[in-house]
Amino acid sequence: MSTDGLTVEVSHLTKRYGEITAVRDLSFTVEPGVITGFLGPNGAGKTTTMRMLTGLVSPTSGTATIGGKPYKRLARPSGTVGAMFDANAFHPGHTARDHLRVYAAMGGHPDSRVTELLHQLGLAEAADRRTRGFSTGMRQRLNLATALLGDPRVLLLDEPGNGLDPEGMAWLRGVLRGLAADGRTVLISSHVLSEVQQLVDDVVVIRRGELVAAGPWSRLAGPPAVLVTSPDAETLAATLATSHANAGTVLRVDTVGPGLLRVHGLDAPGVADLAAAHRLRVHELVTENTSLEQLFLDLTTGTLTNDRAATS
Ligand SMILES: Nc1ncnc2c1ncn2[C@@H]1O[C@H](COP(=O)(O)OP(=O)(O)OP(=O)(O)O)[C@@H](O)[C@H]1O
Repeated sequence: MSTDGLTVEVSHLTKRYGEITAVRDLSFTVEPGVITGFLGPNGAGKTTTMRMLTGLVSPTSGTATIGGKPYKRLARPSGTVGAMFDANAFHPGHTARDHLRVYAAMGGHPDSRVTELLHQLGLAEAADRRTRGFSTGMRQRLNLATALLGDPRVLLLDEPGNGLDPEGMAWLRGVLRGLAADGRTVLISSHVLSEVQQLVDDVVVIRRGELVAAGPWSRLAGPPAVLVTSPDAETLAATLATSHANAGTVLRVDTVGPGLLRVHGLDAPGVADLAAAHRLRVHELVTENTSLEQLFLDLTTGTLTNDRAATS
């Protein structure tokens, strides 16, 4: 891993458009060497924040810095930060190669980089086709290639997974993993949690321009719980407790209602196997959302109350 990782820092950032406060007193950091998901429902303020990080929008107050400096004060902005905003911002008559050449010239990057990226991002065969016929997946690849022209240490990608099929997502995961493993700082926004959950190490969640949660995915997501419906619930609870006490593992069983248990610390197959071994009846097993999934569901359905919100 390279040692020249750059931290992205947003500190007390606010952006107002007249009556609308798009971003409100927002603070978080994005570390190098990992992929950070920037999550929030539509209109939460993700794009506005990323635009402030790239100097495209001026903050009303607060700061947005890259390696300690605002974008406009970086010595080589396009060689330090690669950003991608709109997957459709191509001249329809340009080929992929034309498009990259224009941006390479603007950023002062060599033409050889264009050929290199066309290969690296799987666009070599489509290089001389006009972008008007490009699929969403090809557009996302071309956008990422554009962001990578200056071989930047920091990548700010707005909805890079938007419109990708599972194969495209797997490809994106591989590319971003490689970039992060090389010590780069990778921030990707999304309004769909499930889209990025296999992709990100850390998350920053915002709603209505404000921070809701931030930290490593593993800590925020928490282990899933299993909801068990059983006419033998009482015996099953006691059996689960005894067997795990004997095995020395941590397990918690809560009685939710008559015939209904919530088990923490054992997955659904584990509960089913144990019940079968003791000839106890199980009518239903449901793996519950992780706390992050539940939090995001509450955010998008607007049922979040302040005391449910957790920030680190
Ligand atoms: N130039 C602008 N003028 C006025 N209001 C704006 C402007 N840009 C953004 N907004 C408003 O600021 C809020 C945040 O928008 P933003 O695009 O940053 O959200 P987002 O999280 O990126 O949403 P999405 O997932 O839909 O892209 C929205 O209410 C939006 O309408």
